Amino acid sequence: MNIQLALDRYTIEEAIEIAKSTEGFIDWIEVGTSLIKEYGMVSVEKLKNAFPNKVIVADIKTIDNAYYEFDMCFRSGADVATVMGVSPAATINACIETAEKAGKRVMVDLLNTNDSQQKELFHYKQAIFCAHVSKDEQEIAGKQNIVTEQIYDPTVQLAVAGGITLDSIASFRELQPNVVIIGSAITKAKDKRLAAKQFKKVLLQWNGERKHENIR
Ligand SMILES: O=C([C@H](O)CO)[C@H](O)[C@H](O)COP(=O)(O)O
Repeated sequence: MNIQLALDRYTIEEAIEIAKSTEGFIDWIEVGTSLIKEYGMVSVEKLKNAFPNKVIVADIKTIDNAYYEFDMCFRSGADVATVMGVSPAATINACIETAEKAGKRVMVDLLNTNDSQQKELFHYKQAIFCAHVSKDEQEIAGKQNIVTEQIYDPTVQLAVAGGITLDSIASFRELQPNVVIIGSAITKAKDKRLAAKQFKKVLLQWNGERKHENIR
């Protein structure tokens, strides 16, 4: 299980600084949507240059123009790029194709997808699926990340995201996702290094509890 540190609403320099202070306890680094929108691909390039050995996720949240956007992310050093699951099938296919050509990976954001859309999407076994509760749903509607039955498909590579804290992470214990995406609970913590260390401790304990290996 990997910790993906989500870096949002910072300057590139601040983002690098935060990632450096938590480096020993995080596995993947997400160049957040806000960084990409504010600074463009330079944010992806700079994060990859600063952390060449980490998996860099460009959270571009593509919904159209997939060949162009995914190619741009991968050329800038991203190892994984994100596409919205609500996109047309043509867009998802273009993302998968572009990633395969580049030897990179796709994360499909399941935000606002229904059960039947998820069922269709889960045919893409090479993709990672992110069960995501958005900032607005958290802040405006008070929604929390809830694990649905369907998400328990053991053949699916899974990530979880959206307001995950040291208190709420326990709800994912049984699910054992491949990637746990954490933003504010680390980036806004007084002691970011300690917060990252505490999350890592939980995931290491879960790894020890695994009874059998699956593709996750
Ligand atoms: O994807 C994200 C969100 O849509 C903002 O762009 C965040 O990376 C994700 O939600 C993790 O951040 P926290 O919710 O602060 O943990």
